[in-house]
Amino acid sequence: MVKLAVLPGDGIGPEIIEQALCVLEVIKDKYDFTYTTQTGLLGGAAIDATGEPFPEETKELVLQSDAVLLGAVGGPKWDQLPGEKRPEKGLLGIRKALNLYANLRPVKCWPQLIQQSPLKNEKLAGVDLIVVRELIGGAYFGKRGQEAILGGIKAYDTIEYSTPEIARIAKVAFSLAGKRRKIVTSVDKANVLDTSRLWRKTVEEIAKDYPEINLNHLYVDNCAMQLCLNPAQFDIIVTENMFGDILSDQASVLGGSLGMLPSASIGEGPALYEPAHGSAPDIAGQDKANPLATILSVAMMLRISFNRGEAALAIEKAVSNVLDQGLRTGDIWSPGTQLVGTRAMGEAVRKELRKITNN
Ligand SMILES: NC(=O)C1=CN([C@@H]2O[C@H](COP(=O)(O)OP(=O)(O)OC[C@H]3O[C@@H](n4cnc5c(N)ncnc54)[C@H](O)[C@@H]3O)[C@@H](O)[C@H]2O)C=CC1
Ligand SMILES: CC(C)CC(=O)C(=O)O
Ligand SMILES: [Mg+2]
Repeated sequence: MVKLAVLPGDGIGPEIIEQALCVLEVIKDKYDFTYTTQTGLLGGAAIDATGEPFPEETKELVLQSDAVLLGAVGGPKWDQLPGEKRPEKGLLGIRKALNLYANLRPVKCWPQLIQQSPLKNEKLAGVDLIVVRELIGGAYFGKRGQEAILGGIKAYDTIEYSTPEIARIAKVAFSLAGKRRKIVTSVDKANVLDTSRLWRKTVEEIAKDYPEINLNHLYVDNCAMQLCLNPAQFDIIVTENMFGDILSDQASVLGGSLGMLPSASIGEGPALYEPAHGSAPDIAGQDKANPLATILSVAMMLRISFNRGEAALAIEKAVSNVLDQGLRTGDIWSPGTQLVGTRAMGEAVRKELRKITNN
């Protein structure tokens, strides 16, 4: 019996998680996926209940689980709290506690959504890439602080990376590329940053063990531009934490919307699955959020953590069928398609899934 830890979090988190869990219910019998869920607190919801963004109880829950399904954390209600107490600290805390060093964000072009893309370009059709983002190092985890100086305040964040940290994420990227188009683009800012120079040197060292992979390097600013200009060139993009955070939101647009981008965060223990987006406070509680990124994250969970590739494919097919029918949440809506809410979108996916799985 698989133990799933479920952390709905804040904002749209509970709404999208509800839909994702209902999808899981539909596939469990057909694919012999028996599981229990236990819900925990993270982020703002945890701060409100316990004073801590990542309470000890949640830590125990996730450490004892087989996988974690997470909604999103954060929101304006907690924006005035000091850095150490903010909801995002809970997210960083869980990533560190589970040693989730590899964040996989697969962006593929949904042909049904090309029409509404801001990039109306036939090149979008070839987009199928994965951002492999280092998740527990760099600026988000480095030494930071504020000091009074003459005339004001000085704040600083530091970026550190070690060769073992770079090597392990590079290995993830190369081995994934080996199963795909065999291209790795390593993204850094090695013309300026020491950490990036070490990144590039280490990635090149690791590349020697993967002679079949075609490695190239891009500076992050150029990569951002190339993602708009010629996105189909990319297969695997491997990069550090903050660059990967930014580039993956940007790349999500190639797939139709941030609301379509799932993610898996992997270490040696239980993996964590969450949409790439945040808690979207602007649409929270209004039945407007796109639940598909979270539903697709469940598909990633079934494939990666539980070897249920067929179940994952069935979910992906159900999502595709629903898009074929023209159903759209606001973020992917375009004239001629039908606007639906979070719940209706989830229900439509389940209906398709029942057809696909004959139950
Ligand atoms: N993994 C996480 O829990 C993350 C949390 N955050 C937190 O979320 C809060 C809001 O941050 P933002 O910068 O606004 O990023 P966001 O990703 O929450 O929202 C950015 C924009 O995308 C839209 N959007 C996001 N997800 C959507 C969905 N599923 N369906 C339809 N539209 C969607 C939002 O309405 C908003 O206009 C902040 O507190 C931030 O710290 C941000 C990113 C990741
Ligand atoms: C707290 C942030 C690092 C979350 C985020 O934006 C992300 O992981 O994409
Ligand atoms: Mg982000």
